[in-house]
Amino acid sequence: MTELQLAGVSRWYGNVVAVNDVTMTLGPGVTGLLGPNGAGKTTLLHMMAGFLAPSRGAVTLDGEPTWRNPAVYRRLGLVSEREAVHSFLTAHEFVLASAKLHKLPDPEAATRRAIDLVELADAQHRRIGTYSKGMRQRARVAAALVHDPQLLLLDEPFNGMDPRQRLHMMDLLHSLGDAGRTILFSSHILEEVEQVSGTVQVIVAGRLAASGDFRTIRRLMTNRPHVFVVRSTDDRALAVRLIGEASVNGVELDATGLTVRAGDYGAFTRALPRIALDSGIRVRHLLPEDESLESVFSYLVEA
Ligand SMILES: Nc1ncnc2c1ncn2[C@@H]1O[C@H](COP(=O)(O)OP(=O)(O)OP(=O)(O)O)[C@@H](O)[C@H]1O
Repeated sequence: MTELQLAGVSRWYGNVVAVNDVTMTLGPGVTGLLGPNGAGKTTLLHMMAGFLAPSRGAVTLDGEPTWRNPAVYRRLGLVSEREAVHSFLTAHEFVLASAKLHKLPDPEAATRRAIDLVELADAQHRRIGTYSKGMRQRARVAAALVHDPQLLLLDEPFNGMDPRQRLHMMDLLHSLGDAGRTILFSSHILEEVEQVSGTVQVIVAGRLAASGDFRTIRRLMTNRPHVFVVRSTDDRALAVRLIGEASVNGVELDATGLTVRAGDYGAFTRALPRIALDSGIRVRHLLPEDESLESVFSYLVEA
């Protein structure tokens, strides 16, 4: 069984601390690495892949350090975020080049196997320049898989894909994970991680903010207090009614309207129309104030 371990891993660039004291263990199956832009996901993946030295701590694959360790490189594959331009090559040529770089005993057979795995056999002799974004990404996954690694790391593999391509890539990651490989993919989109992976590592500002079962973490995220901005035909009267409501934690009244802090999103959004109707008040404006992904993440960090 392949296990990737990070023990107290940090990485800084001058004064910037990109990754701060991260400890985690990854085993077989698909894990999502979730975090807002700039959280340190790419830095973390590059250290995992042995392309970047940790400033402190150690990354090991089954006990072997990944940094500058060719024996370990043979056991892992990385699909980086930047899309290299190989448009003049066919997928077959591109994957074959990767097989030869790995000095595989039968590069042709390995290429065939990898291309079949990502379901690109029909298009393999067409130039990559003629591919859709999703097909190009699959060609890159095939190149990273050609040496049959147990660990596959993917940096934002769904970026720029349309929903159909996304679904296809998700299926591919699932089947690789089900076959016993250890798959880690990064994303800044909550729903993406939810669809692919039951296990998630959340990274915020270089630190591991949460780790484990997606549903538990999701609950933590959605049960946080929600802030709404409300405007109505009679804000003061509405404020009086709202403060008596169990789902409401606080109400602020100012010249522009009401700011309502609700503990339970669903209960509040159901209660508001009922209260307004009962009191003959018309709600003109209702807007959740604080729903950016960053605010969800920062709540997790503070929690
Ligand atoms: N080579 C570098 N030199 C200086 N600072 C860097 C370097 N690489 C990354 N950083 C900084 O480290 C932090 C983490 O960057 P990183 O690219 O790892 O984050 P990320 O989560 O992958 O974000 P994104 O999805 O936007 O690429 C950022 O503040 C970034 O500016």
